[in-house]
Amino acid sequence: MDVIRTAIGLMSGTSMDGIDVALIRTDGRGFIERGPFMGVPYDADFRGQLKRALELSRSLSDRSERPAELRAIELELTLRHAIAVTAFIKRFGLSADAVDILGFHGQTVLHRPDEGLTIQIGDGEELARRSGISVVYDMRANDMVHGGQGAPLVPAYHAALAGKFQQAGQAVCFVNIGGISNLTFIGTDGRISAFDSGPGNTLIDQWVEMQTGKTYDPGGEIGGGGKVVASLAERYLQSPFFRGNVRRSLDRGDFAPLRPEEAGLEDGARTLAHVAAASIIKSAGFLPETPALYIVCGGGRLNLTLMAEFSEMAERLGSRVLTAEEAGFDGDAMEAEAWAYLAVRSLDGLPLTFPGTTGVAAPVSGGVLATP
Ligand SMILES: Nc1ncnc2c1ncn2[C@@H]1O[C@H](COP(=O)(O)OP(=O)(O)OP(=O)(O)O)[C@@H](O)[C@H]1O
Ligand SMILES: CC(=O)N[C@H]1[C@@H]2OC[C@@H](O2)[C@@H](O)[C@@H]1O[C@H](C)C(=O)O
Repeated sequence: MDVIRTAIGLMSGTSMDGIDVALIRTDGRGFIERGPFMGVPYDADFRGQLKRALELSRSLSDRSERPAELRAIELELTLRHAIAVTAFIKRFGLSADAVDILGFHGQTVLHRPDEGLTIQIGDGEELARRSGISVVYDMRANDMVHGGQGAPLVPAYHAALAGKFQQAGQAVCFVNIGGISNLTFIGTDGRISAFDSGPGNTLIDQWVEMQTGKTYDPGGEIGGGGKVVASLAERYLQSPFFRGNVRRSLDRGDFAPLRPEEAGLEDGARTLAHVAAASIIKSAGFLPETPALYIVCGGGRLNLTLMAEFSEMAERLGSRVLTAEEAGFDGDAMEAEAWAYLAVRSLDGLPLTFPGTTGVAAPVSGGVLATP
C-alpha cells in the first residue's frame, strides 16, 4: 500500500499578499484528506521588500545568484515562513513530529520561460533547520531542465481532485485567479491540459494601490461602479500572448500596469476586471473542448465584478461556473494544498509535471529535499 503522509504546503504567490498555509494527508496519488488552512498576510513594509526583490532580480541570469540585499530578503521570507508554520501547528493543536513534510514554494522573483530561467527565493535548508521538519522546495527547476515552462504546477493536484467530475462524465476546468490566472482542464477520459491564461489580480491590485493606497479592490466594489474602457481593454486583449497555439507561462511583469492618466479610478478597476475575465475566456479557446464546468479558485473569485463578467461570458458559451466552495473545495487553500501534495509526490519520485501541463518533453518529478 502507498504511504499516507501528513504534509503542509506553503505558498507565497505572485500577488505577494501573504503566506498561505494548508495541511493535507495524502499518498500523493488518489487519496487526499484536506485539513486546516491559515492565511498570514504580509505587512506593507515586507510587501515593499518583495517588490524590491523583483527589481533586484531583473538583471539576474543565474538562478542561484543572490546579491547581498536579495539574500537578506530571502532570509526574512524564510523566517516568516518558519514563524507561519509554528503558528499553524499551534493554532490547530498539532505537533511538529506529526508533520512528515513541508512543501515550500518560496517567492517567484523572475520567470523567463523562453530563456529557461525561473527564480524562487526561499531557503529550504534554513526552513528545515528552523522548523525541525523536512522540506521539499524548488519544485519548478527540474521541469525547465527538461524543456517545460516551469509553471503551472498545480494541475497535478487539480487532476487528483477532479475524479468525482470525471465519474459524472463532466469535463471540468479549474480556474485559478491569483496574481496571474491559470487553467487546468480535465477531460472525461482524464486528459489534462493546463496553462497560464493571462493577467489575474495583479493589474487590478497595482491600479487600486496607485490610486487609493488600498492593496486590492475589496469585493470588486470599486470596479463595480465603473464602465469598461474598450480601447484600454483591447490593448491588453490584443497582446501576442493570446495568439498562436503555443501556450507560455507568465511572469508578473509581463503585462504593463495601467497608467494613472489613462482612466478614472472606477473605470480603470472595471476595465481591468473585464480584462481578467476576458483573458480566461480567450485562453480557454485553446482547450481541447469547451468545459461543461468551471471551478474558480484564488483571490479573484472574491472580486464580484470580475466574477460576474466571467460567469456571464462563460455561460454564454454554455459552461457552468462554480466557486471552489460551491464545488466542495477551499478556493484560498488550493495552491498551498497543491504544494503539500506535490511535496509528497516528490518524496516518492512521482511526476509533478506532464507534457499537457508545462509542455515538458515527458512526465518529470522535481523538488529538492532538505532535512533538519
Ligand atoms: N475580498 C477580496 N475582494 C477582492 N479581491 C480579493 C479579495 N481577497 C483577495 N483578493 C484578490 O486576490 C489576490 C490574492 O489572490 P491569491 O492569494 O489567489 O493570489 P496568489 O496566490 O498570490 O497568486 P498566484 O496564484 O498568481 O500565485 C489579492 O491580491 C486580491 O487582488
Ligand atoms: C513562475 C510562477 O511562480 N508562476 C505562478 C504564477 O501564479 C499563477 C501562475 O503564474 C502559475 O503559473 C504559477 O503558480 C501556480 C501556483 C502554479 O505553478 O500552478
